[in-house]
Amino acid sequence: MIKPFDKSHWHGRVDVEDGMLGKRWHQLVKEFPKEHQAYLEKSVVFLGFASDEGVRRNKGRVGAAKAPDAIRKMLSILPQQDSDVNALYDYGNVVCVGNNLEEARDEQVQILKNLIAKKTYPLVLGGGHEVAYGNFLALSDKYKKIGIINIDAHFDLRLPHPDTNSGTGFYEMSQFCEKNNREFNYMCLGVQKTANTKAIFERAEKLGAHYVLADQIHEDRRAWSIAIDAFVEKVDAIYLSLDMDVFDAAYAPGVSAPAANGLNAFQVKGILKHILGSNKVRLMDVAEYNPEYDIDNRTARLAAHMVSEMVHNL
Ligand SMILES: N=CN[C@@H](CCC(=O)O)C(=O)O
Ligand SMILES: [Mn+2]
Ligand SMILES: [Mn+2]
Repeated sequence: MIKPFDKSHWHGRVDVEDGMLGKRWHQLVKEFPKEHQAYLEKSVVFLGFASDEGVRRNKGRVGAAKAPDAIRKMLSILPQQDSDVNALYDYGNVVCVGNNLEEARDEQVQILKNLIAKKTYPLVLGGGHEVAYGNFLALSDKYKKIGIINIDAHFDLRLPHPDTNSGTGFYEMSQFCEKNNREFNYMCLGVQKTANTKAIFERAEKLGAHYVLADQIHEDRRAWSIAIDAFVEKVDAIYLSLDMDVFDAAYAPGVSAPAANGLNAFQVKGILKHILGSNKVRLMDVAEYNPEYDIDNRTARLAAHMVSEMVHNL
């Protein structure tokens, strides 16, 4: 089900005394013009994916369905910054009704294909990480050689057993690539040894996944920058996914599956900036924020901060 743009999610303080220089995102973000026929180049379009059905199926803590609107609330109050982006639009939410994740995904893919055709940059606000597979499918319609970069404590390479869920998305992408005779170019950054079983590590090896452990990122900045450069060079477009559980649970308590020893905001911003510097990123998402477990909107603020980094480094 599509829940259209709702202006009430974009509100906050207004600093009239500062005129144009006092503007915040809630004064900038506009409803996506669905009837507009021409390209909307260099504009960012937010699409919410209000689902935690994938998390439920993955035996996790539900609540992420409320994340898109909670992130919008924190984005609303961000001050305007200088940017190369022409416009910020909000499409509204795809809502997963009941357990009908597959139907929601179909809607997600159709909308995103259209946004990509209009040359916009979709930025999808999850939802559980079941948001990932639909994002990839939409992008794979236009680009053949996609680099998939997932910043996540988990590989999300689980077998759908029996169904698609929040932990299977990147495995499903590998199967899609195999069926369609495409390379599976997958890189996972921030992986925790304590958050993935041996079975998953083995599968990652078998599928040729590139990965950098959170420990390696803590130890040495160059561990990831060299790996990213080599990875990015061989692809035409990048799908960039940020799972909020890559952050340490102290910074991001509001996630479905918190991780210890996670990254901090500065580390993740450095990684985002580096990837976006390739100019190959075509679609992004933020997944797994779960307002039910947040403390004083700490995780929502962090998610909004990361969205701002994504937008301003495009
Ligand atoms: N999105 C992925 N989530 C993790 C959840 C792990 C957990 O619940 O402990 C995964 O499947 O590996
Ligand atoms: Mn994940
Ligand atoms: Mn994760």
